Amino acid sequence: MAAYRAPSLLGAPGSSRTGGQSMQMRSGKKSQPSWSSFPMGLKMKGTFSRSSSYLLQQLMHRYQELDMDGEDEQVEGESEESSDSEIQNLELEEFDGVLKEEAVAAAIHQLGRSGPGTEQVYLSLTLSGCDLIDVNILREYVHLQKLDLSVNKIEDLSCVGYMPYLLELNASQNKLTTFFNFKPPKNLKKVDFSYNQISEMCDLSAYRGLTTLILDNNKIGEISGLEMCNSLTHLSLANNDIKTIDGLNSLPIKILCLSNNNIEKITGLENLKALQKLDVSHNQISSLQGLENHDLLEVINLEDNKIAELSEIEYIGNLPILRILNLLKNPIQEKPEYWLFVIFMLLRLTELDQKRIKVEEKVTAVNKYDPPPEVVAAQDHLTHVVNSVMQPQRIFDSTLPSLDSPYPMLILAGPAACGKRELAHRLCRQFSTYFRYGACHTTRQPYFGEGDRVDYHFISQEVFDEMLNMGKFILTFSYGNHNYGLSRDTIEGIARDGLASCIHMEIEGVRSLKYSYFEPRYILVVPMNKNKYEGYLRRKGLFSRAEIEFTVSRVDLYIKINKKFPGYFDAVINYQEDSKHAGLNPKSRANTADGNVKTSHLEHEELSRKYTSPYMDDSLHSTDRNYFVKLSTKLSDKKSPVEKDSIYRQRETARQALIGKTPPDHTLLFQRGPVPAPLTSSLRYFTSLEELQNSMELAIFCYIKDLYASTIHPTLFQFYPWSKEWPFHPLEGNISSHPGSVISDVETYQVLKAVPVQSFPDEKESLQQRKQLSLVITRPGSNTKPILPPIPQGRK
Ligand SMILES: Nc1ncnc2c1ncn2[C@@H]1O[C@H](COP(=O)(O)OP(=O)(O)OP(=O)(O)O)[C@@H](O)[C@H]1O
Repeated sequence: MAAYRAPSLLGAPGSSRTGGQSMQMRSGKKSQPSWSSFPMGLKMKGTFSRSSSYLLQQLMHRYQELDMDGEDEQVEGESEESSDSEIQNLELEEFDGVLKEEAVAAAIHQLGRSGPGTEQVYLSLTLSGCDLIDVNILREYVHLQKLDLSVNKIEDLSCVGYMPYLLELNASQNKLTTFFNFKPPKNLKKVDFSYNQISEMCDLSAYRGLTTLILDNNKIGEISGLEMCNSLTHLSLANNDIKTIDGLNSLPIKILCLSNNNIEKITGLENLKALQKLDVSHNQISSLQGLENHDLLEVINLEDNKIAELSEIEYIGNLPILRILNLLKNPIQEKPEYWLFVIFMLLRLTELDQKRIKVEEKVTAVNKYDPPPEVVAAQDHLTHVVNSVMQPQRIFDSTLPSLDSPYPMLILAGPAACGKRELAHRLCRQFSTYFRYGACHTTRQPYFGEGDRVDYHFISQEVFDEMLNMGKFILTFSYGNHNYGLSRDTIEGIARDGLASCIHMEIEGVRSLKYSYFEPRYILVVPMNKNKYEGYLRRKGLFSRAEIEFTVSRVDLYIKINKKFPGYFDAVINYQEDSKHAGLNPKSRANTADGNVKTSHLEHEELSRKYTSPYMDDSLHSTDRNYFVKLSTKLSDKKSPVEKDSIYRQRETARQALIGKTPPDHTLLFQRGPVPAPLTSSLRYFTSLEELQNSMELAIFCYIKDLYASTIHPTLFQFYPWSKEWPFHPLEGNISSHPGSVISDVETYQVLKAVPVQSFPDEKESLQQRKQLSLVITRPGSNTKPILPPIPQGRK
């Protein structure tokens, strides 16, 4: 058998072999390769090492190629025989670890050009797992670009200094004690020296092109020598003996692996602005401080460290593109809230502790830690429904037409101390036969001048909690460390007397109430001039600076809601102007569809000229001394001619609406059923309390008509101040069901048309008249059999 002659100097200088030459050589071969000529270290008997078998495979492959091309066909039996004997020879042969040319020839691959204008040569050499000790022969293979000498016993790599074109070097799993002890190949980019015995990092300033440096599983105690590696993007020093992260300066490192070291603190990363993936698993790290400014971080592996506190997550809470976090085997995992808390803090995460985060988990986390207002309201509502259902069942009668009819309620919503409480009191006094003030429960202490049960039911926290657990509340709300609650009994008590509750509350209460079966009418009371409002809050001296800021900031919240959800409130009162402004024509303030009140500059000036008293100076707060005295005085104030004029116009408008001539804005206030999205004209802004009160007359009428539809008709015209002079008697059972109109049948309309315009008595007279009328008709619905209100709590 002829000996196999390996092609000489493949890839060696001056002897580069082209593809064409290769083919020629192959086709020219006639002899079989001799196994004995391979200088491989296949010393193990019976079995091959992983590395040896790899090389053997390559050689077998080459052998088969030559075999196929050979002219002399071998007899099958003969071939097997010879192979057996060759393997026996191999097993017996001792390998000295010196790399021979033939082996290089067998392992070299990837034909190409090492540089522009050069001949085609083999560029890659893979001699992994060959028990090589001496690879000096590689000095001649100057064109190599990729060299894999992993899993050998090499101690000296000086041959690499002769490979100026080398780009990638894998010298992992060898016996190197130093690295880069060769003349630097100027293009060297990727180097793997892992699994060696290197204890020190040397100066790599000559390797400026280095992009990847893997030094895992060595004995390195300190990171150094990398200062000039301005292209280094991937550094791995896992399984070393590093205690502090140092020497990385402002390198462009994107991937940094320092796992399995003895690092206690994350330091020295401040300037690694390009960092994307960080692996510091299996260390002694107890804090995430030091990671906060790495805006490009996507992956952090912190497995098996000593992170114990949930608060540590805050350090990485603002990393904008963090997607994968591993905190397995950290004490923090034992915290009961761990999972949801971390998800909430890092909402952009897709994977935590090697588990994919589900959308549902993110929703749960948000609902737990920062629930949207709607969720808070829904949860509040749910709590009260559940608590109420859990109570012993009671059976109730009804005063209302059907069980589905909710109690009548008027809600004044707005920011704290905006005057809505005063307004509620005033309305209840002025329309005492229709409204009663619904006092909420609160755990806050009464302010000076506040009366228990007058403004609130002032109760202790314990009582509040008990009421809550007993399902006594319809809604609860926390504001400034105090709890507020609207109790079912309050509403029922008022309804039992045939009255509608008038309640003031913040938007949170409104949201919660909207989940309930109640269908109140909501009036937004909002001070449009925030400066004046802020000044007023300051002058009160009751609130801290932070409280004032918070309270004023909520004005915007209310305005935003009103704009964003048309129809959310049935009417809006800019309670900014004091009640004297009622004299102005309300039409001078344009009601815009976007919820803004437009007031011209000139008009503003006129206002300030006419009414010098500043905002709120006339407005009362319950904490004021003589609150009730002042309130009564205000209510009985003499009206100026301008005010009277305005009142007249208001009533005239109302009258027109009543007979169907103009769109009945006010009727929307208490219209039953789903509230239609308001048209520009239907959602109106009241510029003063006075204006509202005038509108209220009609509104109340509609409200009561609506609630007591079956019984109101006979009393309808008695109720209205001007109605007693109307020369007709309404037809029984002929009430319009049209939501916007009060009377719409042609017959009634024609009769009304004939009525001369009523000249209205002044306010006092009007009040007097109403009082008398209310005596006549007692209360709306009072001609029905008085029975108890429906109480859905545990209803059967
Ligand atoms: N049950 C409730 N649900 C929601 N909000 C409520 C409830 N009870 C009271 N509030 C609101 O909580 C806020 C704080 O009430 P508090 O009485 O302490 O402040 P205030 O300065 O007196 O406000 P105001 O004069 O508007 O009543 C007020 O805006 C009030 O309307």
